[in-house]
Amino acid sequence: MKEKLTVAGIGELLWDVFPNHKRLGGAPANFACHCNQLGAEAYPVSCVGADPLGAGIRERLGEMGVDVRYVFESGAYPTGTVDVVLNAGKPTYQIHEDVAWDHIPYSDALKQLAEKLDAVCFGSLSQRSGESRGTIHAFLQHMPKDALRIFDVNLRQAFFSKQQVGESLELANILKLSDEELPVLAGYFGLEGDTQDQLVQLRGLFDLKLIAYTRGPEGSLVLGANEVDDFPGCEGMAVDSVGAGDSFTAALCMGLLKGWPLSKVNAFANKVATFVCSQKGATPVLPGHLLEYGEVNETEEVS
Ligand SMILES: OC[C@H]1O[C@](O)(CO)[C@@H](O)[C@@H]1O
Repeated sequence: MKEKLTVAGIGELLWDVFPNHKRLGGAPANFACHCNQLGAEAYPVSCVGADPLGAGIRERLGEMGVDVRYVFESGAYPTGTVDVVLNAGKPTYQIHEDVAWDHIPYSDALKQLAEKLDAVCFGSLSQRSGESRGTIHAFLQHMPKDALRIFDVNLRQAFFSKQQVGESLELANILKLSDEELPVLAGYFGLEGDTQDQLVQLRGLFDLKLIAYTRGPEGSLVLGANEVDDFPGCEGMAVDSVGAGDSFTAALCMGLLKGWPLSKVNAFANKVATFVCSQKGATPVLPGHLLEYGEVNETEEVS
């Protein structure tokens, strides 16, 4: 294994604006922040405005030790913001349009980054605009064949369509989706039967290596090539579930890249996401026991 795993999250990077405060957000950026904490060289790839909110995002990422060299700046569009309201810890989002992350520019620098990646995470929201969609597709096409291309569906408001989800699934080799998202995909692609039947059909249709299906506090089902692992969930208080799914995807990605068995990857991803739910904001500092998870006896456990 390389000394440091290299990963990127490409797409929206924004401020989640709560009634009394704002926090860093955007699913792919949250993913990158968590992978960074979990030991990867992790890059958010996005665009902010040439405004104080954009400067604030770079500053916040810097404080978290995240490299901002692929956070581009737009002179023409403002930094993205999302109004978030929490109801019993569950968010609803009002996502503002035509902002800087709708205009992520493609460049040689991005091509070179893509070529050296071990994994990427992308979603559907930032593909609402043609410019960022084009950049994301080009980026994915330049990644090494065996790298992980994780599509975290992340359906938000009405910013998705069958065509876009289908194209993304064609470009991905790993899918992460939630129990709220599966029915939408089942409708799009005519999936039938129980949950596992539907996931198996989806995997076959798009030739996916692995699907992670999350059920909030009820844990998750991970369907690998020859193996299924069902984790029942962890006990924990849900203070704010914003970004929990993004942290799940980051932990999943890191576990897979380290070659852990599926059951260990699934348990780890649940523990990280449960911790994130117990804290405010999408990118809290992870405690030591999660950062060191899997270091002990790792050689014994990896088959
Ligand atoms: O990415 C869209 C929205 O989803 C989140 O990433 C949480 O998953 C928020 O931080 C953001 O506002």
